[in-house]
Amino acid sequence: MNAIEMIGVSKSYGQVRALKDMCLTVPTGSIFGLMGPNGSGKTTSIKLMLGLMEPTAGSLTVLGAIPSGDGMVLRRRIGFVPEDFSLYPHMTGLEILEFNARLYGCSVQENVRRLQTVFELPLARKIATYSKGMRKLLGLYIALSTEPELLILDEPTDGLDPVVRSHFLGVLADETSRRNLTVFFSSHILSEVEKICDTVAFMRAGHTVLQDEVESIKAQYRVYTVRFGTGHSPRDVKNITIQRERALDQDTWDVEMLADQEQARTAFADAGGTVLNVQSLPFDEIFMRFVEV
Ligand SMILES: Nc1ncnc2c1ncn2[C@@H]1O[C@H](COP(=O)(O)OP(=O)(O)OP(=O)(O)O)[C@@H](O)[C@H]1O
Repeated sequence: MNAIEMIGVSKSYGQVRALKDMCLTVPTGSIFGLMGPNGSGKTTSIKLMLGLMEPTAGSLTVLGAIPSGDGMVLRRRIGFVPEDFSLYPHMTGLEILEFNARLYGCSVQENVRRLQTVFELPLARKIATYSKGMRKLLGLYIALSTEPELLILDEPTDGLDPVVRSHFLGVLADETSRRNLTVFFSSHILSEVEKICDTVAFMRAGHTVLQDEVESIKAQYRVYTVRFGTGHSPRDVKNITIQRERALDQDTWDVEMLADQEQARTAFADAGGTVLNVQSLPFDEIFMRFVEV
């Protein structure tokens, strides 16, 4: 069973169509990154997954249940770290832990030990004095302390400096590997997605334009420099989608595609082309190719 499945999901806010025929499959046990530019529909997707809103059309299941119908039961199985986490500013870190322990029946002592050693949080201080990074870490810890099956994070490292971001991601990766957990997070920070996710989806204008394993995308996306015979051009390439093409001179093109290299070479040969050079691209540039208009 997949942890999350969206099939043809649409969501409108009045006249604004935030999601349009969105499809997504999050495998159980994966660390999944949903990436897209501002306004592409990441937060809307998360709100639907949490059952905070209903889709206008399409089918959505989370941990095998329908969020808008089974919301209460489902939310106990999900840990959620919102984009903006500012909880009870006048309580100290320790008071929050005691509160959380009573709510979920977990051990305060174990919480204190882990938060001080692993998360490095000053528990005697009021939350109001915590930095953004500290509050995010506390949010992560609280979400994890309910022992969820699925952890959802909305742009978890937005606004954190690179050192704090790296600490946060390290803690997230360690905590994930200690548990049998699916992690789903939205981000527009490419480097972190590349670092910790095994699977990603790229979103543009309310729908997924690509979903695959990070390593597979990096291994398959290539820029081919191809010389075409007289009367031939990239237009003659069949069965493989060309992501971008650029004429270098009258008969030579740079052609970019996500494909098995052998299949690509065969497709070029069948189209009257000879591959002169093959180049890879950094992950952030590949992302741009899919989301830029
Ligand atoms: N409550 C709302 N009312 C009207 N339009 C909305 C509402 N919430 C979101 N939208 C619109 O829906 C679209 C998707 O927004 P959403 O917040 O899901 O995108 P996002 O990818 O999370 O963006 P960001 O990266 O900026 O957080 C945008 O065009 C946004 O303006």
